[in-house]
Amino acid sequence: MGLLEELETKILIGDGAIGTLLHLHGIDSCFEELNLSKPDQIKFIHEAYIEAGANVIQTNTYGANYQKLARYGLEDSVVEINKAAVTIAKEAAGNQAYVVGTIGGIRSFQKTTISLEEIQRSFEEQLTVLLDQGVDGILLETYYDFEELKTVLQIVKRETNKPIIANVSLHEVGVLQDGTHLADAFSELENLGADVIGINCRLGPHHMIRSLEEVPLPKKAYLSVYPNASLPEYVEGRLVYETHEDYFRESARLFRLEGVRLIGGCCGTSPKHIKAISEALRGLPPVTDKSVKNRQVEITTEVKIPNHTTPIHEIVKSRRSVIVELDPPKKLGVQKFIQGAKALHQAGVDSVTLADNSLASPRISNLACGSILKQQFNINPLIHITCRDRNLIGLQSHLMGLHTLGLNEVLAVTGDPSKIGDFPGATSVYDVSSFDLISLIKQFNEGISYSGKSLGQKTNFSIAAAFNPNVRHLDKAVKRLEKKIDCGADYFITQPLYNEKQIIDVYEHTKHLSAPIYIGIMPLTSARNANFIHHEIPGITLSQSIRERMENADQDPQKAQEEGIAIAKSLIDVAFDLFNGIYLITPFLRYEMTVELTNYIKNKELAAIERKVH
Ligand SMILES: Cc1cc2nc3c(=O)[nH]c(=O)nc-3n(C[C@H](O)[C@H](O)[C@H](O)COP(=O)(O)OP(=O)(O)OC[C@H]3O[C@@H](n4cnc5c(N)ncnc54)[C@H](O)[C@@H]3O)c2cc1C
Ligand code: MET
Ligand SMILES: [Zn+2]
Repeated sequence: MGLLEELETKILIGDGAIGTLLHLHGIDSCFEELNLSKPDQIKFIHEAYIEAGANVIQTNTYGANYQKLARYGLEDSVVEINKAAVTIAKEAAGNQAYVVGTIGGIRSFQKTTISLEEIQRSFEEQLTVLLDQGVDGILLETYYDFEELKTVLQIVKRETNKPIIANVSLHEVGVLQDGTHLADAFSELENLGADVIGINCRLGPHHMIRSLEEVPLPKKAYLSVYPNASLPEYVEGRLVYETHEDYFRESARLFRLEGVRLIGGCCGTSPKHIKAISEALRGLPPVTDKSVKNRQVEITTEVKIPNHTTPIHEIVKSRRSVIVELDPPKKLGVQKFIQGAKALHQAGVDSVTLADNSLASPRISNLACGSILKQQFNINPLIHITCRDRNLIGLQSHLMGLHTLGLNEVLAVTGDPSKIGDFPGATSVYDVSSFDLISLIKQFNEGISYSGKSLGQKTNFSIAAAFNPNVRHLDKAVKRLEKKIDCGADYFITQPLYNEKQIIDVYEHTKHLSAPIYIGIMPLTSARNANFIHHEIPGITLSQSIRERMENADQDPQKAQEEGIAIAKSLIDVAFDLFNGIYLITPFLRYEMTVELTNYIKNKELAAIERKVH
């Protein structure tokens, strides 16, 4: 009888973790290589699982593919390692257990650059060896990326008629990483021809049972589960799992009631867990009927934020607009910062923008500063958000906090690299790129979290994105803008420009874009400041004449400041005729400079209106 025929009438028991047991024996190297160097140890593990009651064991090949073996310099040993794995498992199994060749997911839960083509190549190589060696079926396990699982499943289907077990790994209860509901994922896998469909790893029995409650019995396929022993804990730099085997006895009965027919274990499990499952289910037939819980549908509401002002992108589409960057201080104390913000507000700026630890150096949190401006002074802050300082948990928490405080203006940027700041050794997170961050915020505006879960409310973020025109090929930068618009960017803010011709170039290259642009202008403060920008800020070149003007004024700081303002004004004159938006950057909290430039723009605007009237 074959594996699938047995499943027609029986519940079968899978094995548990191999990796965990090897870890417990102090092995830190490549687990799959042991098929060659320590075959007896692997065989011993298989035998322990069979003795515990497993009817289906997996080869020690979870990571035995080109991509994963390459991490150990073993990419040329794919054939050898997989061949040995099947031989060992078959010897251990004799005629007591089925041997399934396991192939683990490559993409995991992190965003990765590994393309589907590379994955296919690596997968096909491993699959061919496992099939040639005569495994009884193929186990696809630990697939967080549903697209990857569907791709490899189709390859197996094309290559063999042997049973295929396809296990996804959940993001959270009942939901995959891309937001797909488990029941929908299962029906897709069934339609693609998987014979057994299930879940493995990441969660313990509790969350897996809850996930299965919303899943009907499949029409043709059978259900499988390979839960972790528990949720893990971090101990001395390692993930450690609880080992209450008795808990698996009770869980096994509940899994059966959800219709599961193949039950094994994943990370943290051992032969003791498998023994508990097998004893609990001995002699019990599979269930053929179950009641399915309704999916929880959460209501997402629109919220009216009190004092809600017109979003910046709407303002700049309809009229001229000035926004000014005034960065939170690098030292404690916000008095001067608040004075500056108030002065800019009085001058009539549409928003004061607050950098997120610009130049990768710590500043007072822009959420704290922005909240003070908004709540105490009714000033509209625009909060920069980098991908550098917060992981996916922190970013989403931050966005929910901003929404709760009514801070709806945000700028999504990658963030300057830590290397350039005060703590060059600090980790740069980059869980997401600036594109992903823009999409994430857009999704928040639909009331949906990164994982596709309802947030209960929709946010109202107006999303700015960064535009760096200080590059050799402006065309390429404009392509990035187009992609950012596709992701959901409402408008752009540029890095500072110091050259009139460049402003015209930017206009010519971007006039087709649907999103408005704020042109960045930052007054120079001294010859030293000009030289630093010219020589050390990548991509920015100051003309000879600008540097000379700053040199000539440098004996007197006041004069240098005036010269810096004069240069900025001539840049504004060019930008004013081409763009609605001007973004002034306050150097070193010298807000009197940006106040003066704001007044200059406002006066120009008045003069222009008067000219129109007459
Ligand atoms: C208006 C404005 C405000 C800013 N505010 C801040 C701030 O508050 N805090 C701060 O730290 N920095 C800030 N910056 C700096 C900004 O984060 C960096 O200068 C960044 O390089 C450009 O902005 P971005 O995030 O949109 O770039 P992106 O369009 O995301 O590109 C960043 C650069 O990195 C490259 N890149 C991006 N992703 C990848 C990848 N996955 N692999 C390889 N290359 C990649 C791109 O090719 C590009 O050269 C700001 C910049 C601007 C223009
Ligand atoms: C990392 S999840 C997959 C684990 C694999 N089945 C093992 O036994 O090690
Ligand atoms: Zn696992």
